[in-house]
This record gives sequence, structure tokens and C-alpha cells, in this order.
Amino acid sequence: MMHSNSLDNASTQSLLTVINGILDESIERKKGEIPHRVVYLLRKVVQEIERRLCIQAEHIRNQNTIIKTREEKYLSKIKALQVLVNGTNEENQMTVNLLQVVKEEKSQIEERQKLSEQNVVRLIKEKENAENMISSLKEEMEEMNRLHKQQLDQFEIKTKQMEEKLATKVKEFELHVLRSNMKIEEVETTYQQKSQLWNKKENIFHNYMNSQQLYVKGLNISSRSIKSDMYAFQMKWRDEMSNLGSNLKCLVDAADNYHKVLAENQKLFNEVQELRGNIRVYCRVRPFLPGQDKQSTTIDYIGESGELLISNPLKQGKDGQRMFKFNKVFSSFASQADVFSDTQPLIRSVLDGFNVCIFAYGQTGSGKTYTMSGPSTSKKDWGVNYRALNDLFDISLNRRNIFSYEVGVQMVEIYNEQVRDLLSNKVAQKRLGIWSTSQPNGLVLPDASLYPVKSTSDVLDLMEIGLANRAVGATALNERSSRSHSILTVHVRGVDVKTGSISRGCLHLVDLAGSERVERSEATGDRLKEAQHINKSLSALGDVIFALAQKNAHVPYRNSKLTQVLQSSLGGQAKTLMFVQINPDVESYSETISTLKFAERVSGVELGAARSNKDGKDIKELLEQVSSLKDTISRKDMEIEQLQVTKDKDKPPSSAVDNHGSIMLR
Ligand SMILES: Nc1ncnc2c1ncn2[C@@H]1O[C@H](COP(=O)(O)OP(=O)(O)OP(=O)(O)O)[C@@H](O)[C@H]1O
Repeated sequence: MMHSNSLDNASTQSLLTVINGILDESIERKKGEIPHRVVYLLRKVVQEIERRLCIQAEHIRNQNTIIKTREEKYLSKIKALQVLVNGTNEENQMTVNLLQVVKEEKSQIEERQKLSEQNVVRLIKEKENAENMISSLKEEMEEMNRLHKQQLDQFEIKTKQMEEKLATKVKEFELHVLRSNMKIEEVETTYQQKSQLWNKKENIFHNYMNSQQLYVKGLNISSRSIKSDMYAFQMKWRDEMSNLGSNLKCLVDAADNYHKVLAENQKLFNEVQELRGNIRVYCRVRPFLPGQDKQSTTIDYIGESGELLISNPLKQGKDGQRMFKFNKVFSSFASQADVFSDTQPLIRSVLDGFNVCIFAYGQTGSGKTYTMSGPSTSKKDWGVNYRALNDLFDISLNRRNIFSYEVGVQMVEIYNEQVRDLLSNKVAQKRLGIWSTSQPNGLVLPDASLYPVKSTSDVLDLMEIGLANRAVGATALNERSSRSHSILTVHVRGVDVKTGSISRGCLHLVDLAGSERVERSEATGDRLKEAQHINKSLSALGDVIFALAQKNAHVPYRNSKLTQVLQSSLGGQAKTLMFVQINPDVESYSETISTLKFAERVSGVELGAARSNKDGKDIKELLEQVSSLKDTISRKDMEIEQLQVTKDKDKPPSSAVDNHGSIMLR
């Protein structure tokens, strides 16, 4: 057994020697090529293997020594036992047992030997592994050498390239330096030129500065003069401000007086109207119609002051002539606008709270509808109705800051002494009741449709409906002659924006039925009845006016529906205007004379002073207005004083105000 162990050790030793030899040889051969680290590692591996082999060899040697000692001990024991075998059988048996123990021990030793052998085999394997590792390391080394060489080759190529590039760069740099030198030379030349130029400019600048200094000195002098001018201007401004203050005060006073003036204006205006008389008669002559003989006219002369001379072509001399005098006579050439211009002031009165009645009187076909409504709804042709309402809206718009107006319209006709609502769309109408004294809202016909209107176009629409509803029929005198009185009533309610006082005005625009005498219209039956009613109501109208003229205690308003409806506008509180329409033709002479006689009597009537329907609290309200206006004046005075103080504060610091209010320069 010892022999085999020593053999293994020897082979391990020899192998190690071989490895070392190979290493030494490769190191020798590749000196300078193998990295020191690999060599170092290889040596470390070999040393480790040697160390382990030594330990194993030492271990095996110890085992061999122990086994040897034990073998000797057992051999001596066997000898002693053999001695003893020779002794007794018991001893033999013991010896056999001992031998058995020895055998067991021997088998143990053999097992251990086996283990040692296994260890040797393992070590041999490890050695093989080490060899494999060494060979792989060698391969790696070779690969690394190869790579190293490749890198070296690449480095060499790169180095060559870099050297070439460097050479080119050096050449370029040299060229650049050459150019730079040239540029420097150029710049130096330019610099010299420029510095010469700058020197010149410096000289110019110095000269300019000198002139500027002189200019600034001049400016200083003019600035001082401007300052003094400014102070003078400030003084002037101050005076103007104080003037402005006083003007402002005047304006405030004027504003204060505005309401008073307006009220006075209204008062004066109405006084003028009163002086003219509260019933006015304007006569209008209709032009000849196409086809009529223009030579045979009854109109001889129309004077500027309302004179009208009518002549009877059948009677010669003074007997055949009759002079009438009215407030105004419009010839057949007068336009719709001319006719309305003298009516206009009455419309203002309605807005001031007066009742006004404008009616057209005349025989059939004399132009009543033409004057009141106009031949068409185009603005040029508008009659008194449209123009009056248009004016009413215009004036109310102008006064919107002082009064707020509400306007409502009713339209009725009186036919055969029955009042019909012309704005109602009901076919069967109930009879409309008439209030002898108008209701608080000013309505005499409370059941008739009342439409609020805001513009002339609203009125136009309503009147179109009304005219379409008006009863018309044929007569021997005029095909379109109306045999009913049409009454358009405009109710105006004005509220004083500031005081809240209310005024109510009412405007009646009446297109009367034809005034011709019954026998002349050749009417019979129904037509006769209609004519009689018409005559009755017109004569009732005359009676009322004459009763008022004579200041009778009893005024017969109730004799006809017409006078009942117009009652509020025919009394002493109202203003009345009558258009007397006449035909110029000779055939109409007697009708013309009777019409003009009626009108003449009417125009001689004085209805007395008209009265406005204003609230009784007016005086109190006016006093309130006066006190509020006084407040406004004192407020404005304070504002003016404050303005004065602010203005004084804003004065420049370099000036002061002396005791007399003038500005002194410091
Ligand atoms: N100033 C005028 N200029 C031109 N044409 C007029 C003028 N006045 C009336 N006419 C014409 O005379 C004719 C009769 O006028 P209008 O119908 O107004 O009369 P009227 O008095 O209203 O008659 P009626 O009593 O039948 O209602 C109409 O054709 C009208 O166009």
C-alpha cells in the first residue's frame, strides 16, 4: 500500500513539474507578450495544486506510518496470541475474536486506503481540470495577442491618417495665418483712414457742440420768455375760469328758469289763442273739378285778412255781391300743408290739457273729407287729421323729458241719430251710450273702442279701418257723399315727470255730413230721412253755438247726438275751429251763401276763456319746484367754489398770488 501512495505522489510531482516546465517554457518563449497577471494567476494555481498535493502526500505518509505501527503492534499481538493459542482453547477462542477484530480493523484500513486512492483520482481530475484551464487560458492568451496585434495595426493606420490630417491642418493653418496677416495689414490701413475720418468728424462735432451750446443758450432765453407768457396765460385762464363760473351760474339760473319759462310760454301761448277767440272759422274754397266750367265762379275776391267776396253771376251790381269775413280764407290753390299751418297751434293746446274741436262744415262734395283726411295716405296729401296726430307725437317727443304722454284714439260716426263705433269689428253693434258729463278718464263715449297709439302709422292704420267702416251711399249730388258725421277723438293724458301732476286734453276731429238743404238734394224715402237727421243735427250744432254766444243759462246740447258727443269741446273751456268748405261753381251759389251765413254767425261767437284741465295741486307743486330749483342753485354755487379752490391749489410753485389776486413771478 505504501508503495502505491508514493507512486501517486511521484506522478503528481512529475505532472506538476511538467506544468511548471510548460509554463516556464511558454513564459520564456512569449516573454513580453503574455500579460503578467495571467502568469501570476497560473503560478498561483500551480502553487495551490502543489500545496494540496503536499498535504495529501503528508496525510498519506501519516496514514502509512499509523498503519505500519498498528501492523507491527498486531503482529506482536499475533505472536503473543500464537503463544497463547498454543496455550488453551479459550485463549484460542479469544485469539480468534481478536483476529476477527484485527480483520475488521484491517478492512477499515483497506477502506481508508480506498478513500486515499479516491482522493488521488480526484486530485488527478483536478489536475486535468487545471490543465484544461491552462489550455483555455493559453487560447485566451493567444486570442488576446491576436486582438492586441490587430489593435496595434489599427492604431498604426489611424496614427498614419492622423499624421496626414495634421499635416493638412498645419498647411491650412499656415495659409490662414498668411491671410490673417494680410487682413491685419488691410485693417491697419482702414483703421488709419478711419481714424483720420474720425478726427475730422471730431472737429465737426466740436464745432456742432459749440453751435448747440449757443442754441441752448438761445433756448434758455426763449424758455424764460415762454414761462412769462405761460404765467400771463395762466392769469388769463384764471379770469376765464371765473367767467366760466359766473356763466355756469347763469346757465344754472337759466335751467332753473326753464320750467318757469316753459309754463309762462304755455300760458302766453294760450292767452294768444284766447285773444284770437276760442272759436275760429277758416273758409276753404274747393278748386274746380276736372270737367267743370272754370269761368263761372262765385268767388270774386279773397282778402289777406279773411275777407271773401261772393258774387251771384245772375244778379248785377251790389245786390249780387256779398262780403264775408272769417279768421282766414284759403283759396283753391292752398295746399294741405298751408291749411294745416294755421291749425297747428291748437294741437299744442291739446298737449297742454285743453279740449279742442276741429270740424269741417259744408255742402256735399265741397271738400270736407279732403281737408280732414286728405285724398290719399301719402304724406303730401295728408289732411288735418293725420297732420294733427303727427304733430302731437312730435311735440310729445320733444317734451319727453318734462311730460310723459299717453295717446288713445276713438272713432265713431253719427248716422240717423245713432252713434256707431267705427273701430269695432263687431257687425251687430249695440247702441253706444253718451255721458252728458265726461267720465274721470275724459271719455264721453266710454263704450266705444279706445286704442292706444304710439305713432302716426298706428293712427293711419286705425283710420283706414274707420273710413272703411263709414256708411257711404249714392245721392243725386255726390256718389261718394257721406251722410254721416264722422268723429275721430284723440285723448291725451300727460304726466309731469317731475311733479306727477296730470293733464288731460281731448281733440275732436269731425267730418260733418253734407249741409245741403233737403229740397236741393232731391232725396225721398230713406235718403230724405237721412237728410232730415243731418239737417237736424247741424241746426242743433248752430243752436248750441248761439246759446253759448248769448251766454244763455241753458245750452241745448241734448238736441242732437252730435252736440252731446262734442259737448266737452264746445263749452267755455274748449277751443273750436270750423273749416267752412265751399264750392266755387255757380250752381252751388245759394248753398254757398247759406253755408257762409251759418259760418259767419258762428265766427262772431265768443265762447269765453278756455281753461286747461290741470290738477288743482299745481300751485303747491310749482312752489315745490321753486324750492328744489333754489336747492340746485345753492348746490351749483358750492361746486363753483370748490372748483375755484381746486384751481388755486393747482397753481405752479414758482408763482404766488398777491392779495389782489394777481400772479407775481418770483
Ligand atoms: N282742395 C281740393 N283740391 C283738390 N280736389 C279737391 C279739394 N277739395 C275737394 N276736392 C275733391 O272734391 C271731391 C269732393 O271732395 P270730398 O269728398 O272731400 O267732399 P266732402 O265735402 O267730403 O263730400 P261728402 O259730404 O260727400 O263727404 C273729391 O274728389 C275731392 O278729391
